[in-house]
Amino acid sequence: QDGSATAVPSDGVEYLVSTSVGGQSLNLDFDTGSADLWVFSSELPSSDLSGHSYYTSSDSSTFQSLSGYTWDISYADGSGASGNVGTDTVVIGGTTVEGQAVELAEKVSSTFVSDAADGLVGLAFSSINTVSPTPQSTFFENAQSSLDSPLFAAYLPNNADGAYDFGYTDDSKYSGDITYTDVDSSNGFWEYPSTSYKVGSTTHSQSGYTGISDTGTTLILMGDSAVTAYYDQVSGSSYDSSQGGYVFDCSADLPTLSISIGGNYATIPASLLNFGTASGSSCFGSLQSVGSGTQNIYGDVFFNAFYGVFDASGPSFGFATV
Ligand SMILES: N#Cc1c(N)n[nH]c1N1CCCC1
Repeated sequence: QDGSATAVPSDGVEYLVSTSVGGQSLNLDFDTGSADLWVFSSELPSSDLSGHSYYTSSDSSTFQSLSGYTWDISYADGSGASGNVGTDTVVIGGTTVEGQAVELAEKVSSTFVSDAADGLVGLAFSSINTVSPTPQSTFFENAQSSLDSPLFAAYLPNNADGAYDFGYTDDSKYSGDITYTDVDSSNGFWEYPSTSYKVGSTTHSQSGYTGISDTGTTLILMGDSAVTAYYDQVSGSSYDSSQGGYVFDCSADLPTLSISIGGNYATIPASLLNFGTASGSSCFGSLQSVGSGTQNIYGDVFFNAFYGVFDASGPSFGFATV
């Protein structure tokens, strides 16, 4: 059934959603850029559990083990986790899935130990789920048949509580129309052509580029030509390796950045392009380099400005001004 779950901003880097797994409440990071639902579990070393809620399968009357099934995920930022697998009842807002594959962590990388999330809910396509020997469906894929519409939406306003809506779009969370574009899910992502951008009012092409809508990434990550074109318009900006990205004086006058989503521009306001203080009077840019490749990653900063609709019929991705 349809429902909405509150997404709470955490440390400015992610939004966490209180989720029930086998009746146990965990604060999970919803990630449209990956497809594994995994949780901190009692199988981890106890030293990894401090500060975290965790799942204990033996405390759940509805847990069923998937004997011999394992998972092992590595993320682009170098973090990772691995463990074994079972199924249990997962409740998010008003939406319940029985028999959801739940990936229990036996190992997590250090970044997860120090991060506030108690695990992740992957909302990309199950073609990139890491469970062996059989990839498992996501919570959304399993929930689809019980929803009025086969879609979910992300509402992630800057520094304020947001929400994930399942089965419907909530027109109190956006203004104007939702603009949709076809999604190419062949790489497992909510991916679409993104072949141009604007720095302020100046248009640049980035032929052959795509973009993905990725709530598990904090910033806007684009190719080096776009990043250079943007910061060339920010006087005094520079790449600071000690901060790990482009910085500028906090008083700098920033241009807007418009990204093309299947040919329609989404304009990120200048205020959102200053991610905040790096050190002293220098501020960190919300636009940073994706590194190599031609796949841009549009993360939470995008969703600070736009309500994002992930529609499995098509599939398609829609955005509307928050
Ligand atoms: N890197 C990375 C990444 C991404 N592109 N989407 N989600 C990610 N993570 C989720 C938890 C850690 C990293």
